[in-house]
Amino acid sequence: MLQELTTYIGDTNKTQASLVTFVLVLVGAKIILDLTRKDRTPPGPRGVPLFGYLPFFGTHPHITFRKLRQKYGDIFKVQMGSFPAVVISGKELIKEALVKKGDDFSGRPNFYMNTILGAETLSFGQFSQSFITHKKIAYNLLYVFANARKNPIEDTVNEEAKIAVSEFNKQNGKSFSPSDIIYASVGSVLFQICYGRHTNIHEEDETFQIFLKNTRQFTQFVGSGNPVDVIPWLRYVMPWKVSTVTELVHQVREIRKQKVEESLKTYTPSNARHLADGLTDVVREAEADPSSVFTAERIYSILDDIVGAGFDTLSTTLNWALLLLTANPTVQRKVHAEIDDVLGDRQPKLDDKSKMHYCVATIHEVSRFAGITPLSLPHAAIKDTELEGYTIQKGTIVIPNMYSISHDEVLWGDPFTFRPERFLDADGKLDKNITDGFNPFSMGRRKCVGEFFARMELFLFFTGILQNCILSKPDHIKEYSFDTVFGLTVSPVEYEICASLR
Ligand code: HEM
Repeated sequence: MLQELTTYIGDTNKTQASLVTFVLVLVGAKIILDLTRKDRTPPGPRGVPLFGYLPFFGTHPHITFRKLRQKYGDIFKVQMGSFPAVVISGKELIKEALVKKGDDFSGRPNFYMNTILGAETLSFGQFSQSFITHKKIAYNLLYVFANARKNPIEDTVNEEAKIAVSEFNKQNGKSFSPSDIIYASVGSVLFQICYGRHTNIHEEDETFQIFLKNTRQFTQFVGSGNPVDVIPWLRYVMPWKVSTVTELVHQVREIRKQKVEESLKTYTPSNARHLADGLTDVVREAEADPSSVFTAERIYSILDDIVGAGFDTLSTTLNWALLLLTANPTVQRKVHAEIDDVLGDRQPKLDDKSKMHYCVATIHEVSRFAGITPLSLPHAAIKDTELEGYTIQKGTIVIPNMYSISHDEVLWGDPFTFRPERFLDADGKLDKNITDGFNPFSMGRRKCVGEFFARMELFLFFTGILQNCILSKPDHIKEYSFDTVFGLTVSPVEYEICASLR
């Protein structure tokens, strides 16, 4: 018995000693691994437990990031709630990430919103082979429309610019805020491009009014930020943040479904009257192809993406244009002079763009100065990869700091001055080297699918409105403030102008 006990104790001691040795070897190995590990995490500020650096983002994160860049450099790490994120600044590094290493950084973060929108939307869907085809469908369709012989974009925007001018004129020279008028006109163009022309959409189409209201609510709600996106457990604390957005998404989709159903009643194949018809052609092709991975819902959801991504961006840019031209009468005079010279009294056409260098330079400068998408849309690393010698792990959010390009002092000299001439050469022609210097539509795999469409629309609206109006600062305003509201896009704080007919 004693013998057995001694053997047992001896065995136990041996077992314990082996265990201790095993643990020590593990700890030692871990220390050596850590010391020799090639992983390097970008530097960055510390945050607080659970929320990370989110509470310090402030009301204007791009301004906070500008300061952090001075301390930490072109790439730094910030914890966004449950997600690690890196902010990348400077033209070269952003290009490196989004273009040269585009395949690594073309994902979208797994935000909670994606579980509501569904994983297959164009703007928030994950990067994959089928995403590339999805984007091509949207691009090709927009391209066909934009280049149609009888261009529906040209006619529709010219008509809406006239309506906006007549709304301005109804103010009888008194000061007013133009933002609602611009919003309705831009919405009307998108709605008609998607679902067909309407002679008096503003007054007679009830669905259009509901569409305007729903889209505005959606933009305001999403624009005010949804913490559930980055801290998913907050959905148990703030369930309304999920239910409200789910309801708004549902409403926006219902209108699209209703309009698509209406258009199907009079649809004839290969005779697209609008984008919904064009997409029906694609749906029919996909249905006839057993290897296609595209459902009708995924194809038609392109309409939601076009409205979702095109509405707020275009109306905010035009809003900035009106403010900046009112605040800068010399620029406005030069714009008027070029319009009189090239257009006279006739309506603008897209072909005029190549002759109207000053107007186009002014639109570039509005986009640069306003920087409405200063942080683009967030990207995500789709695999473990490297940038600037730092390890970026799969799933890390990647924030392209576009503001660091639009307001780069080395690139522009005086980035906080509104000066369209910076885009012109000595002969007053657009300087392509400079226009290429900044692209507010981003770059690489996820760049804006509506860039050319947006550029057309901005040109036609801008020249159409300015051709017929003189904008001036109301007497009660001493000087305009260029303060901004950071939301889905960065917009100017509410402002007023006076407008008189030319
Ligand atoms: C002034 C107007 C506009 C600006 C400044 C703008 C800017 C942008 C930016 C910065 C992105 C994110 C790119 C990235 O993730 O790297 C984007 C994406 C997108 N834009 Fe635009 N956009 C504008 C107008 C439009 C219009 C009119 C449409 C549709 C006709 C549109 C459709 C889209 C879509 C579908 C995406 C998502 C692309 C993707 O995830 O791959 N945008 N846009």
